[in-house]
Amino acid sequence: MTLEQTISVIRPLDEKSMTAARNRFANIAMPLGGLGLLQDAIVQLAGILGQPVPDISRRAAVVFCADNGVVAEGVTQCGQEVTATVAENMGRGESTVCLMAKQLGMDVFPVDIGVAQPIKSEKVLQFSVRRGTANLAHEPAMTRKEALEAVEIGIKMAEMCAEKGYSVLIGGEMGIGNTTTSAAVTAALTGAETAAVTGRGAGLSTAGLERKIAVIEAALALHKPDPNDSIDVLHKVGGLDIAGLCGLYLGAAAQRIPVVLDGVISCAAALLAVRLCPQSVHFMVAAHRSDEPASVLLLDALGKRPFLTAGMHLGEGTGAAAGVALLDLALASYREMVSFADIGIEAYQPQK
Ligand SMILES: Cc1cc2ncn([C@H]3O[C@H](COP(=O)(O)O)[C@@H](O)[C@H]3O)c2cc1C
Ligand SMILES: O=C(O)c1cccnc1
Repeated sequence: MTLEQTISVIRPLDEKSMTAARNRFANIAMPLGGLGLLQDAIVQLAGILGQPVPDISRRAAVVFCADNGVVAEGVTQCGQEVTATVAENMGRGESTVCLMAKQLGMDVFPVDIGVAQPIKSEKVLQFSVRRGTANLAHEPAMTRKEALEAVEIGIKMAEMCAEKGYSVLIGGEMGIGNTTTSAAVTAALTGAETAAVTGRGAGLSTAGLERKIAVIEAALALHKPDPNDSIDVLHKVGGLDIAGLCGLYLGAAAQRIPVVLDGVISCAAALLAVRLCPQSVHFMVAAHRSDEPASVLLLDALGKRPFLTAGMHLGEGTGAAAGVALLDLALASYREMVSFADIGIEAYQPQK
């Protein structure tokens, strides 16, 4: 489906299944609301999947790999050739998220949506829009048409996952320089000060961080992205990986598949998606709060409270994978716990 068609088919969550899930929680033998935010997430999953006891056993990670021309400005600790190396590593199932996914019985689909170098791995899906973006310090990162194309590749990935029968998705990314593009997107969408949303990414020096902030500030002043137009923001100061994630989230909402959010790159993409289609926010489960400074602001803008704050700042979908592991634990108890009636106790009411 096109972006427009995708947005037009996104519907609200199933209230009946959510009410059934809340009632079930009220009757199982545990302290009221004892599973906290995990309990809220289970109710949300019930509403998305239309199942009072949601089944998220069929899971996949879609990891968008792309390069960013802005790396030429010295805003990263390592060179852009690392993107291709890690993407190929992902094809072999050996990157961090792949190893976590193995534990979770989760399939991983790495996607080349715009890596600068040709990828030497048949396991990496080939959907390259262009071989890396332009340097946003001097010109728009990509054309509006390319941004739209990348969003629609993300939508296509969600459709592919729906056809394969997955019941939960995580989005991930690999792209040196993408904490720069994410910070730029965050500042553009929220109006926040650049310095407040820019961090060290994969390990930038203090001098490098100052340079990164200056580069983003100058790019925002040069391009003046329109905060009310996600595609304008994406093509001027975003990246192909962010565009793919944005499409994946919208596509998943259209297919009624829950998506578990990852760190700042993922959350920036999620905010772009929500600005395009406010209903899509209900299909997003916030898993963790990344240590990158933009994280708090993005989660607030999404109206989400993540259930995991572990100081992670890795990307690839790793925070989301950790979130799925916690959801598995919570779901195991929700599914199998005895009720108050089973053990002869009256269900209690909240204390006034
Ligand atoms: C070996 C390696 C593996 C990674 N896996 C994820 N990232 C993470 O770090 C990058 C973002 O940080 P920055 O904006 O500073 O480049 C992204 O590729 C992200 O996925 C990695 C980074 C490196 C170096
Ligand atoms: O928050 C993230 O996803 C993140 C942070 C640092 C580096 N890569 C990713």
